[in-house]
Amino acid sequence: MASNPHVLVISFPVQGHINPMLQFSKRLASKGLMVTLVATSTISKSLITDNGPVKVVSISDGSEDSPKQQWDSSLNESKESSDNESKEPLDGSKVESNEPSKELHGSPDDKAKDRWSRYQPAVSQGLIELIERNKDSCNPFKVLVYDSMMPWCLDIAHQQGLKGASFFTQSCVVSLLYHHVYAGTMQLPNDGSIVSVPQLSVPLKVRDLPSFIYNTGTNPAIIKTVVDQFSNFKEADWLLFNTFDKLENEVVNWMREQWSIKTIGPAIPSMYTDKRVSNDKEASEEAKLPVDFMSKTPKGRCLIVNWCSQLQVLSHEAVGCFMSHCGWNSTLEALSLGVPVVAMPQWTDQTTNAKFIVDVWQMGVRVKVNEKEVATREHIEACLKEVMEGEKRNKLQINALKFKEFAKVAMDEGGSSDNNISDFISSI
Ligand SMILES: O=c1ccn([C@@H]2O[C@H](COP(=O)(O)OP(=O)(O)O[C@H]3O[C@H](CO)[C@@H](O)[C@H](O)[C@H]3O)[C@@H](O)[C@H]2O)c(=O)[nH]1
Repeated sequence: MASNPHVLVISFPVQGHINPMLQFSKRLASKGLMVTLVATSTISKSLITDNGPVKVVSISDGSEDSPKQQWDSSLNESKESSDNESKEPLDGSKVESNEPSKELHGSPDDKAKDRWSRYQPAVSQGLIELIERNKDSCNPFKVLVYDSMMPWCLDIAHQQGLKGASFFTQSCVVSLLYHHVYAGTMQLPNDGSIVSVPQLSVPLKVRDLPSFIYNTGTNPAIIKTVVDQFSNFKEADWLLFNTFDKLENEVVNWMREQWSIKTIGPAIPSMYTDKRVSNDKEASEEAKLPVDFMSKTPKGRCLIVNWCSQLQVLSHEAVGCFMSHCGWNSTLEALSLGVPVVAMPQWTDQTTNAKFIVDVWQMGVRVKVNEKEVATREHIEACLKEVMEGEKRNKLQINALKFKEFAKVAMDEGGSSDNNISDFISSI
């Protein structure tokens, strides 16, 4: 009897990518597939070992001599420098800035570049060895599901005789915008007015775009990574997006006419949506806070924990709103659990996610920043009051609950994402 197809999954080594790819792996396993998740050495120690039917194998990423969590710290350093950098949009137009330009010494981007230059060869070699070793097993890998930010994995898959599925961990809207940058079809207005994106009816200002598009400054390595997602995407056998149809209908429909995309989300543990995957409760991360954050925070007025399951907190009935940086997973989690958001985006796709939370899905408010781009305590307080006590609260709550229902239906039997996952499996 033929055994169930064996799928190999590899994610970019940061939490916001690992979580959805692990959840997708569990979903595939619940539908009978054999799934192996690759944990590269930087992240393998922080990944919980019991992932149910998903087998986790570790390969080297060339970081063994470097401190743990190098990717996260590298990205954080790059974020800090990006907060201070000069603004020069990818298309060559100008965006005005009030900030003085800073001369940067030993740019964090160099560190990211250096780490990335070691990462790719080491992971490529490890991946090839893993696939080759597995060829002699009773159930060799048939498909490599790889993070869209590592498009070079597709060449490895095809050279090794596997099919390749590119997994996008960000929204379809954000991916569409990066695709425009890749294809050279995005013009940024010089005066900060509306950006023309024919596929979107919602008007986007320059600052609603992912920050990497209008704020290129010192992160060329990271910017190259997000834009290069599209370097070979048409050669992938599948394009999987962690979103669901009703959330991004307009852009999903447009993309579907151009490319063979499959929406498979929200990729969060089943117990928070359709409850059909057993023992699927936990995702994991060590939260990081500034060193003096605890001592500066008044006692008895809040609870600070090193780490908690964000999903467990969000699903608690006492939670009235979620103040979030608007990472795509956090956005999907808030939507899927029906919790209104106080959006405080920092960089990357978070700015666009915040725009959609506030103006399209209308289930949150956004903290204003002052002329120095700082969110003040007064603005934060005003937003919290607006969501918790204001006239808007009912409307935000109703919209949030509407998307909670949509997310559940999408993942439940016969829902759009569930059907797409089944189609993916049957086409392997
Ligand atoms: O104490 C914690 C902290 C985090 N989480 C989880 O960790 C994940 C965080 O993901 P996300 O909200 O997407 O944030 P980032 O980790 O910052 O994600 C990165 O990757 C995302 C996907 O590409 C992008 O959307 C973000 O902008 C980028 O910062 C979520 O599943 C959270 O539930 C916890 O469970 N507990």
